[in-house]
Amino acid sequence: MPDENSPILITGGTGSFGKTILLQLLQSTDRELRVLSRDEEKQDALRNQLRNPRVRFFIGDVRDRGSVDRAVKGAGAVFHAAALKQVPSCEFFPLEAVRTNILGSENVIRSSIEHKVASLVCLSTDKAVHPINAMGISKAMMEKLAHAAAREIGPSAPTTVSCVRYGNVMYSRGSVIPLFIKQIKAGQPITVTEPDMTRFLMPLRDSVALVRFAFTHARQGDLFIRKAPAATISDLVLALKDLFEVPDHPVEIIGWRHAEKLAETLASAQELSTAEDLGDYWRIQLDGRDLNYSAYFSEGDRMPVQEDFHSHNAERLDREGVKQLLLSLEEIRSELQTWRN
Ligand SMILES: O=c1ccn([C@@H]2O[C@H](COP(=O)(O)OP(=O)(O)O[C@H]3O[C@H](CO)[C@H](O)[C@H](O)[C@H]3O)[C@@H](O)[C@H]2O)c(=O)[nH]1
Repeated sequence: MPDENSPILITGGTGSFGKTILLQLLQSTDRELRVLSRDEEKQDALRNQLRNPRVRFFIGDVRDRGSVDRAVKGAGAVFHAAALKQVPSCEFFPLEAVRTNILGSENVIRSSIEHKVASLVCLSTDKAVHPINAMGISKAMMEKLAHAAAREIGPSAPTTVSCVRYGNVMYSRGSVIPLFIKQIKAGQPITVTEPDMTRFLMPLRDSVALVRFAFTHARQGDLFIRKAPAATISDLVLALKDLFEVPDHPVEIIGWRHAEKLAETLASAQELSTAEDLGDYWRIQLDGRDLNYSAYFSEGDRMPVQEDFHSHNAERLDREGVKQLLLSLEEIRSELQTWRN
């Protein structure tokens, strides 16, 4: 059975999240670190960047159980970050989201349980709450698979299965902040879908901290949510225009994309009614009841009704607040430096 010095596996380890947690873990532990991902070019780039024998690379795909097993075998912890995460692409190819985010996640969950991995943390998104797009639906199903497995193996199993859920990661690959910066730099209009749309804004460092918190504190089937502030797209644009000192840069309203929401929800009212408030985080415990609900209906309490926690009622960052948060990111500071020179 793996012990606490056993390797740590990161699925999707060459992505923005994977790389950041990998670099942190290289500093903070002596454990072997494993990366499972599909793209040999990205792995090669990371291998050359790190040149560290403590990092082992596995080419494979979470869709393929054999390749998952090879990477999981002997590991003591697994961070499951591999996913199709772009809303538009999942919308056009929903079966691909099923294959990677649902069936692939089931492979990672089952393999971790069979190989007695001590802690498995699955990364989810706010789009999994009241989902309306294929990406969110597939992530909601991943959460369901994790919960079902946790319920099945019970609290004393060698493996603890947990999930974390967070909102938009600022400056992540393919997201709107790098796009807006590219448009400013190229002198092209900033393309805004809907100025009043709100999103939770989270620096990558906070999402990594959340995963590490879950790794240390999870009980069987827990879901952890990081409380985060939100902003409108219009304030995000104004903040970027201020920072890049382009007050008159043109903005073009392009309209909503496929299957977008005006606001995102990080925690539903039902979840909040049983949540444990841990300061920066909420812990949503597994609903451990079995399929026989009769005892609950005759003996259980009525759920207190609360509001969802969504990006319209969360702490709202104004233009100045967004600016300060943007400035706290090294990537933004370096973008500004090159822009000014
Ligand atoms: O040209 C554009 C593109 C996007 N937006 C808006 O900017 C916001 C953020 O868009 P992103 O594409 O950056 O992010 P999404 O909210 O669509 O989804 C993102 O956040 C998710 C978490 O909620 C997942 O991480 C997902 O992978 C990632 O794409 C949205 O309101 C969107 O409508 C624009 O105004 N103009």
